[in-house]
Amino acid sequence: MNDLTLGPQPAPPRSHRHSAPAGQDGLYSTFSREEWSQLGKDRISLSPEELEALRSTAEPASPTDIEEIFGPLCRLIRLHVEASHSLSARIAGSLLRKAAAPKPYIIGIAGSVAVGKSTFARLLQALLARHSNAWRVDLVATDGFLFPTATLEARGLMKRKGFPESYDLRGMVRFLSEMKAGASELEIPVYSHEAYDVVPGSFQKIRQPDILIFEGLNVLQTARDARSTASDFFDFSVYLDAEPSDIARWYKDRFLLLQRSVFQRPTSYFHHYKDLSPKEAARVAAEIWQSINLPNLTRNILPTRDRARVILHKDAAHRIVEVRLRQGP
Ligand SMILES: Nc1ncnc2c1ncn2[C@@H]1O[C@H](COP(=O)(O)OP(=O)(O)O)[C@@H](O)[C@H]1O
Ligand SMILES: CC(C)(COP(=O)(O)O)[C@@H](O)C(=O)NCCC(=O)O
Repeated sequence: MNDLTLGPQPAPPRSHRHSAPAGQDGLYSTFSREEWSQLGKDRISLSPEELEALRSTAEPASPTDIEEIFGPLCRLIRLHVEASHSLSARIAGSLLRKAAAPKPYIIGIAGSVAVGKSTFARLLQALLARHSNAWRVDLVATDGFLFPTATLEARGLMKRKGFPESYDLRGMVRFLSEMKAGASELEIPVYSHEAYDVVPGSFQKIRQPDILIFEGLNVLQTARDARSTASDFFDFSVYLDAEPSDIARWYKDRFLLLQRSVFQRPTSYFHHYKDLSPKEAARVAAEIWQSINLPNLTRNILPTRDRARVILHKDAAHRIVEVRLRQGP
């Protein structure tokens, strides 16, 4: 198997697949890691120096993931970007008879809290920028669109952080629509995990990148009453998937690490946890996971999985072991 345009193949049943609508699996081609790594001719081979440089951006992703998973994925994305540019240029030239306006190609990255979205998105950003004709690739996380803590508290939403109602969805869609309309510069709010809040007066500036990676729990969600939704503006999307029990463990491990480091600072929202024993910290992490992040995954995030163009499934050690690719233009 060495062609990214393979026709649809029915996927075998899998225990971790959650109630996909009947026939939906027929839209996807399923590749084992081994099969996926053989696709295309663009295996990314990095020198030790290049690996070291990437490590600071995308620690703790493994070099074999870069070569075997990101090689074919970046090639697939490049094919899509080039086709999109060429279509826009042809429509502009031969139909509208004016030059095509620059518009970013937008890639959505979805998945649970702690599944590894930020790590994955940083690595994809670095690899696309490095391997793709010097394209400028920007990365935006949706946490900047969370309502400030004062608003969440006033609305009784502090225990529903990450749920759809905790985000300024209108602001998020407005940003994406203005990006796609070719805005030359946009500013979006910045979120601090340390302060557990949006930072007043701090903004990320986005200046017409060639590719915009838009990463967050909610990027594939649809809202019942909204005229448009984030994914209306996506050209490509990826869902990072793993067993909920594995993600719970990654959440706990990250919490324990933060408890020993960031929570020790008086500026941390969780500073009151600074003296917890590892056992107590693990109990707090499990409580937050069970009461907030797991219900959010089950109710709001997992149901969006089959809207993604590519679904990447990780094993218990963060290794991507299966790739599902949705067919179609
Ligand atoms: N490829 C990977 N290999 C090993 N650990 C990883 C990998 N990707 C993420 N992690 C770890 O898993 C945890 C969650 O990752 P993160 O990117 O912060 O997730 P998210 O943005 O989805 O909340 C972090 O502790 C991170 O270091
Ligand atoms: C800010 C978040 C909603 C976003 O998560 P991320 O995009 O980093 O996966 C999440 O980190 C969060 O704060 N969840 C609420 C419960 C908790 O403290 O984990």
